[in-house]
Amino acid sequence: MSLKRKKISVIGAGFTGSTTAFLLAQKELGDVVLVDIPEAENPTKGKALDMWEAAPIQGFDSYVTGTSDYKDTADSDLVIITAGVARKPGMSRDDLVQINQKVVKSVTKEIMKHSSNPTIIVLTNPVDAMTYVAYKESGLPKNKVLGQSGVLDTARFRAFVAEELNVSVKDVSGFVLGGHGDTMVPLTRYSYVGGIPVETLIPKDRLEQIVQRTRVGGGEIVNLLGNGSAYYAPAAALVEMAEAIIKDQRRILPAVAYLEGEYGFEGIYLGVPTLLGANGVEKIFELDLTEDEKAALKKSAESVKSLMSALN
Ligand SMILES: NC(=O)C1=CN([C@@H]2O[C@H](COP(=O)(O)OP(=O)(O)OC[C@H]3O[C@@H](n4cnc5c(N)ncnc54)[C@H](O)[C@@H]3O)[C@@H](O)[C@H]2O)C=CC1
Ligand SMILES: CC(=O)C(=O)O
Repeated sequence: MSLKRKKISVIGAGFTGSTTAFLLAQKELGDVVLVDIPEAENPTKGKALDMWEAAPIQGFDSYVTGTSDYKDTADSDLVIITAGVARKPGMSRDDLVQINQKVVKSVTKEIMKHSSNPTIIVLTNPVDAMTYVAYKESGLPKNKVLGQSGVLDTARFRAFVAEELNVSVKDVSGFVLGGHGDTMVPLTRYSYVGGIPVETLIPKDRLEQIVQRTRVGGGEIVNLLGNGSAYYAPAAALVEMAEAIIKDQRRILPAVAYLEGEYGFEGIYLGVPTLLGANGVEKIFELDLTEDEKAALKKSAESVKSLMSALN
């Protein structure tokens, strides 16, 4: 019996989009369609062909194609939106809202003309507000539209903790809540190293420095690169979420999800712990928070709300 292969469309063939497409193909999560604007059609086709030519060497059977025609995305199971502008030094994610909302709206409209029930994962920044734009434009149920921030932010925290303690990253777990901005809320109280609370392993002031580095982790890379923003870790984060959904893994991962009362917020997208499976966001977990954590999350939600109020 042969199973139908999944189809994954990646919109935006820039740094994050093309890296994501290659990782998806390497993991054989489905056939991958890489999409960019008509002016970039040849480079998009070229990148896709280059990836496909790696298939015999890497031994993957996922087919990768490049296009600017949304007809080629027809019947996608999963769509990943990376299209838009990335941060330059001195720019905040929030500066991107005006430019990127037009992009996300238009690509979502095109996607929905050709796929009736895809799951959409948004990466484009400011991701909390852009996920809301995709949700509204798509008309899909809230569980089918989500955004990526927490897997990346948590990975950064985990990497810094592993480095600090000189232990394997595999043994470090964590949770970053809130918006994908400098107000994000890394929850050290829910972070463990091999089951041992991280707060008992790293002195408070040092842990606070790690938390702060996590909060500005995106900016650290922007400053080092000089002409763009992070893409290897963001692509890896997208692929972890995609795998959870495509394979119905029922992973518990942070995602930008639509809140209707959870954590006391109504009608906004925010980073929270979720259960990711075949139906997208299958559940939102509400953690017990201290008063300080609640206040930090509220501040983060306020910053997302102020971005949302800038949407047309
Ligand atoms: N949420 C997160 O954790 C992260 C978010 N990002 C965001 O993802 C976005 C993409 O970042 P990069 O890939 O580094 O940027 P990039 O500039 O390398 O790629 C963006 C691509 O989008 C394409 N594009 C623009 N308008 C389009 C349209 N209407 N239709 C199709 N394609 C279109 C561009 O031609 C370009 O190829 C940025 O907004 C960035 O801030 C990036 C990393 C992490
Ligand atoms: C680009 C971005 O949002 C990040 O690296 O966190």
